[in-house]
Amino acid sequence: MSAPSTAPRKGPTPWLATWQRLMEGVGPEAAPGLRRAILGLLAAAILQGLALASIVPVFTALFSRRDLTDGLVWLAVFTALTVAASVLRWRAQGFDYDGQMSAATNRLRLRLGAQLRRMPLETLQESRTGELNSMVLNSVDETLQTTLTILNLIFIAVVTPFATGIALFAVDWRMALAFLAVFPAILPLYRWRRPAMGRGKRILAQAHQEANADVLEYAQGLPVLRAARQAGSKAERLAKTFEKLEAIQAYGHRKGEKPNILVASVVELGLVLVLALGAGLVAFGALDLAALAGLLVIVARLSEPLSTFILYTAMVELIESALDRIAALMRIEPLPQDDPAEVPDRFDIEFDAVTFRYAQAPDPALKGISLRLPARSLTALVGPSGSGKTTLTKLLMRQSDPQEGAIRIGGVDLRQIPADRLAGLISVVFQDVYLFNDTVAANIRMARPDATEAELRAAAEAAHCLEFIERLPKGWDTPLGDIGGRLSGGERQRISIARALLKDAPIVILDEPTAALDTESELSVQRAIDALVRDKTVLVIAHRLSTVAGADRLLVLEEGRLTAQGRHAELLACPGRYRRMWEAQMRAKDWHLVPAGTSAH
Ligand SMILES: Nc1ncnc2c1ncn2[C@@H]1O[C@H](COP(=O)(O)OP(=O)(O)OP(=O)(O)O)[C@@H](O)[C@H]1O
Repeated sequence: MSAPSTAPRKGPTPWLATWQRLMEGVGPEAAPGLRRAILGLLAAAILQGLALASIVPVFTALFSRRDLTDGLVWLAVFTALTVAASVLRWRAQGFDYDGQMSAATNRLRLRLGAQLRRMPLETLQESRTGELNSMVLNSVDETLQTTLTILNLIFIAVVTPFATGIALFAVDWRMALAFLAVFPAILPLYRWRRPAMGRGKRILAQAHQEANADVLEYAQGLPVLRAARQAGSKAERLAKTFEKLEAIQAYGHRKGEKPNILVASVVELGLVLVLALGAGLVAFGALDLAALAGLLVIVARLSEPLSTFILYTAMVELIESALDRIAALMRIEPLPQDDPAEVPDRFDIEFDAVTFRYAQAPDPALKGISLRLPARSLTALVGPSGSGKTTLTKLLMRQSDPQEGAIRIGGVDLRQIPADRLAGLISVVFQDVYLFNDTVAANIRMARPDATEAELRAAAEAAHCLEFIERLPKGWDTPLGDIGGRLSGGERQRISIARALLKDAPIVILDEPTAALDTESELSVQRAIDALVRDKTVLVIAHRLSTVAGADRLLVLEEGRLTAQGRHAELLACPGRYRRMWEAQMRAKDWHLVPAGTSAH
C-alpha cells in the first residue's frame, strides 16, 4: 500500500483526461450543469468571433458602398450576435454565481473526507497532515472555483479569433488566410513550451503542499522544540523549505514568462503583417479601404487576449495538477470486505500463523504469530521496544491486513466483518489522548452519539471524571479546544476511558494508559480502567511489567515472534527474556534520585 502519490507528473495531462477528472471532481449532480456551462462559454466565444467578423461588412456597407440599409442589416447582425454571446456567457457563468460550483466544491470536500475515513489507516498515517489539509482545502478550491473563469478567458483568447478568421473567408479569403496563419505560428511555440511550464506549475504545487505540511508540523511541535532548545534548528529547516519554494517560484517565472513574451511578440508581429498585407492590397486596389479599417478594429480587439492566452493555459496546469492529486487520493481503495459478511457473536480472538510486513519495511514486523485470547480474559503483551506489540494491536483493529495467516474474532475472519461493525466491537485507550475541539460532553458522547444523559453521566462517573468535570468553568459544556491543554494527563486519560465505557465494546485494547502518569493520577485512572475492562476481552500493551503481573496470560514478543506465553509466575520460573525484563525493572524500581553532594551506594 502506498501513500497518495503527489509526485509531479512529467508531461501535460491530455485534455480529455482532464475533462473526465473535472467531471468526476464536480460529481454526477453537477457534471451536466458544468458541461452545459462550458459548452455555453464555447458557443459564446464563437458567436463573439462571428460578431467581430461582421464589423467588416458593416464598414464596407456604410463607408464604401454607402448602402445604409445593408449597413443597418449588418449592424443588426453584429448586435444580435454580441447580445446572444453575452446572454450565453451570463447563463454559463450562472453556474458559478448561483452557488452550484460552491455546492460542488463542498461535495468534493465531503467526498475527500469520506475517502479519508474509508482508506486503510496505515496509508492515511503515511500521509502528512499538512499535505492532506492543503489538498482538501487548496487543491479543491484551485480546481473548481477557478475553472469557468479560466476556460472563459482561454475561449476568448483562442476560439473567438479562430471563429473570426473562419468567418472572414466570407469577406476576403486572402485576409482570412493571413489572419488564420497567426495560429500555426503560435501552436508550435505553445507545444514546445507547455511541458516545461506544466512541470514548473506542478513542482510549485507540490512545493506549496510540502511547505504547508512543514509549517503545520513546526507549529504543532513548537512546545517540544522549545523544550529541547531546537526551535532554531527546525526553523532553519523551515527556512530551507521556504528557500526551495522561492527557487521553484523563480524557476516557474522563468519558464512561464519567456514563452509568454515570445508568444506575445509572435502574435503582435503576425497581426502587424496581416495589416501590412491588407494595406498592400488596398494600395493595389484589391481591397476596400473600409474593409481594412474593419480589420484594424478586429486586430485591436483580439491582439491582447491572443497574446496572453499562454498565461491562462498555465492556470490550466494548476487545475490539472490539483485534479491529479485529488484523483490519486480518491483511487486508494479501502481494505476489501470478503463475502459473506458476518458479525461475530462471541468475542474470543485468534491469530492464526500471522505474518505482517509494513509496506516500507524490508523485514516483517510480525512473523508466524499464532495465539488465542479466550473471551473475557485479560492478556498482556510484553516485549522490548520494536518487538511488534503495537503492530499486533493494529492488525486486530484491521488497520492493515496481514500478508499471511488470518485473524478471527469469535471464529469470524476480520476480512468478513464490515468495517463499521468491527469498529463497534473494539474500544481503544491509548497513552496519548486526542481531545476534539468540542465540549466535554461531546468529546465523551462521540463514542455513542445516541447515548442518554444518564448513560453519559454514568460513564463519566465510572471513569472518575465527574469531580473534575464539575469543577470546569462551564461544566459539561466547557469547550475542550480552549482548555484541553489545561487538563492533566490523568484527566485527559479518564475522558478517553469514559468514551470507551460509553461505547461498551466487547473487546478492549489498552496501550498502557497509565505509563506516563504520576502515582496519584495512576490510581484514579487504574480504577477507571478496572470499570472498563470488567467482562471484556482485554489486550494490554504493557511497558511496566508490574502493572500486568496479575493478567490471565502474558505474551512475550521478541523481534516479531511470540517467544513465550503463560502466567507471570510460570514465565518467571524459567530463564528467558521475561525473567530478564522483570529483573531489570525490579532493579530500576530501587533506583532513586540522590541529592547533589551525597554519593549513591
Ligand atoms: N509504519 C511503519 N512502517 C514501517 N515499519 C514500521 C512501521 N511501524 C512500525 N514499524 C516497525 O515495525 C516494528 C514493530 O514496531 P511496533 O511499533 O509494533 O513495536 P512495539 O513493540 O509496539 O514498540 P514500542 O514498545 O517501542 O512501542 C519495528 O521495527 C518498527 O520500526
